Amino acid sequence: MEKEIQQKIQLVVDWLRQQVDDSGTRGLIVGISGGIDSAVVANLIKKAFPDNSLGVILPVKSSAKDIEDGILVCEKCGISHFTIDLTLQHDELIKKVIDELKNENLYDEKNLRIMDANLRARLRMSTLYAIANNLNYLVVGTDNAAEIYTGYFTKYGDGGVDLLPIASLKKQEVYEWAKILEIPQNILDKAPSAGLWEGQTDEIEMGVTYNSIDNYLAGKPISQGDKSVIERLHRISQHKRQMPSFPKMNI
Ligand SMILES: Nc1ncnc2c1ncn2[C@@H]1O[C@H](COP(=O)(O)OP(=O)(O)OC[C@H]2O[C@@H]([n+]3cccc(C(=O)O)c3)[C@H](O)[C@@H]2O)[C@@H](O)[C@H]1O
Ligand SMILES: Nc1ncnc2c1ncn2[C@@H]1O[C@H](COP(=O)(O)OP(=O)(O)OP(=O)(O)O)[C@@H](O)[C@H]1O
Ligand SMILES: [Mg+2]
Repeated sequence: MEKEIQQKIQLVVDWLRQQVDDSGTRGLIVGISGGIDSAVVANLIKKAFPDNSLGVILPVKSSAKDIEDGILVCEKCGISHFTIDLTLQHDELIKKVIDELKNENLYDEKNLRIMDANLRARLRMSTLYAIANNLNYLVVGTDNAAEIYTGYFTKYGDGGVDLLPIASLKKQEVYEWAKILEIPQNILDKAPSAGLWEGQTDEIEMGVTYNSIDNYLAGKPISQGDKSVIERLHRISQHKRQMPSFPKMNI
């Protein structure tokens, strides 16, 4: 099992090198949250490009623990890293948007939380691309198979990336790779969270466990209730997995 995973890791590392070569870029960048998905990706890009890989910690009102864990992940695998705190920029932009919507009598308070959350993810994406443009790097995403299938990501936020090296891995496989990559145990022990609001966890928000999604993706039996939840999430997020629609015209 361990040997098999090592071989798969090597395949992905080679694939990353090939993608950079083919694109005429010089290296790879990833956002580091202190969670397991970005920890695995940080290790993969560091293996692919020991001198041309970068982890960026981008707090937006993030907990001190998550920031500390992000730094720990980077130090453990030796990847170059720095922190850019986006809290002020996020708060200023959201205030401007809310003020203007209020001025126009358009503001809907009940959508504040999701608007605030997705703006965090999109500010991170913009920041990573600004750095990538400057360094001539590709932006690497961290979405796994369960997140992609259910659409559990922000469109053009954490979903706005150039490469998805762990997109074929079920969440359980992400844990298996993390162990082989010797990612610190406390990162493995944390409940998966987008960290977009206080107390948020992926499984509570999705209404289904990663275990169930993994089983569904593997074609194993799961409860009818879980199946309905997963299929609904997949259906309503179809637009996130494709290019924007456009009218077909002969011009
Ligand atoms: N049918 C359709 N065709 C084309 N576009 C459609 C559409 N329906 C909505 N849209 C567009 O998509 C937007 C909604 O999508 P989006 O903006 O992504 O927003 P939405 O899917 O509502 O929210 C993102 C979800 O991903 C979660 N998330 C985000 C970031 C990271 C993580 C994590 O695991 O770390 C999780 C977050 O907690 C939340 O549950 C709409 O505002 C609209 O612009
Ligand atoms: N504070 C942050 N700084 C930099 N990047 C972030 C931050 N928060 C989220 N991201 C980026 O968004 C991605 C999506 O977050 P997600 O929560 O799905 O992954 P994770 O935190 O790495 O893993 P998990 O939460 O499942 O343990 C992260 O992997 C990371 O690349
Ligand atoms: Mg997370």
